[in-house]
Amino acid sequence: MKKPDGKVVLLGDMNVGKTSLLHRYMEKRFQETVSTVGGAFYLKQWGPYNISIWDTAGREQFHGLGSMYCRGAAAVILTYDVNSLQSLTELEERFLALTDSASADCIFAIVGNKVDLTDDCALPPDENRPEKSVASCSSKVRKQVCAEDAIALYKKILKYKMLDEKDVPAAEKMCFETSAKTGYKVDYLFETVFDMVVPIIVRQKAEGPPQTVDITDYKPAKRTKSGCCA
Ligand SMILES: Nc1nc2c(ncn2[C@@H]2O[C@H](COP(=O)(O)OP(=O)(O)OP(=O)(O)O)[C@@H](O)[C@H]2O)c(=O)[nH]1
Ligand SMILES: [Mg+2]
Repeated sequence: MKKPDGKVVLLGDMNVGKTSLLHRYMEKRFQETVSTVGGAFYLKQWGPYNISIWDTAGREQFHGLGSMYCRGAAAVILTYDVNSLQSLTELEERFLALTDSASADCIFAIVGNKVDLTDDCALPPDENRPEKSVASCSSKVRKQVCAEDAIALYKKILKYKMLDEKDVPAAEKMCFETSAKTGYKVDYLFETVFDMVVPIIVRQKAEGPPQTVDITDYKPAKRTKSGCCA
């Protein structure tokens, strides 16, 4: 198997649709999933680069693994469910700290999934959009998390990372709403992120592997009878 050149990690609470988003992008279909155990990854060829995309488990019991998956990540996709404010709050409270092990210039995307379950009846009337009948909205729920909430979280992340807004992609560009079920904006999400990680991959490759010392390789110098002057 070819060694990946860069890494993208999906993080977020259980049930928000991380696995479904990856299936939709990689296999172009929506299928029933089982809750992820540990983590799994796909490889995606992007131009000359091989990008690994890691799907992680949102379940609390696997939380400890998250920072391991994030190690050296060029991008982290923080995923929530637009119908669950709690899933957005969890990103800040439970998942953000896991990204401490990511690359220093890691890209952050915030993704609100399951928009197919919401109506847009809450939006103000638009002259260009025909009025929807109440009936067409009745089976859908009002979105619990609006785009502004995601943008506010993105700004908090910049603060947490001590990054200046002018040095990173704009919040509006990095907050997405998707539906793994219908495929809405799924390709756009992944492809935007891949385009952004290419410069990070180029830099990581130019710098070579991280300079770490493996202490298991350490062998104390043998003492000779004649001591240091031998
Ligand atoms: N309607 C709708 N359902 C979705 C969507 N994405 C995922 N689901 C459903 O939500 C449930 C959870 O999806 P998963 O992709 O397994 O969620 P996950 O984030 O990977 O969950 P963990 O692996 O437990 O962390 C499944 O029943 C999916 O079919 C979506 O865009 N729309
Ligand atoms: Mg999963």
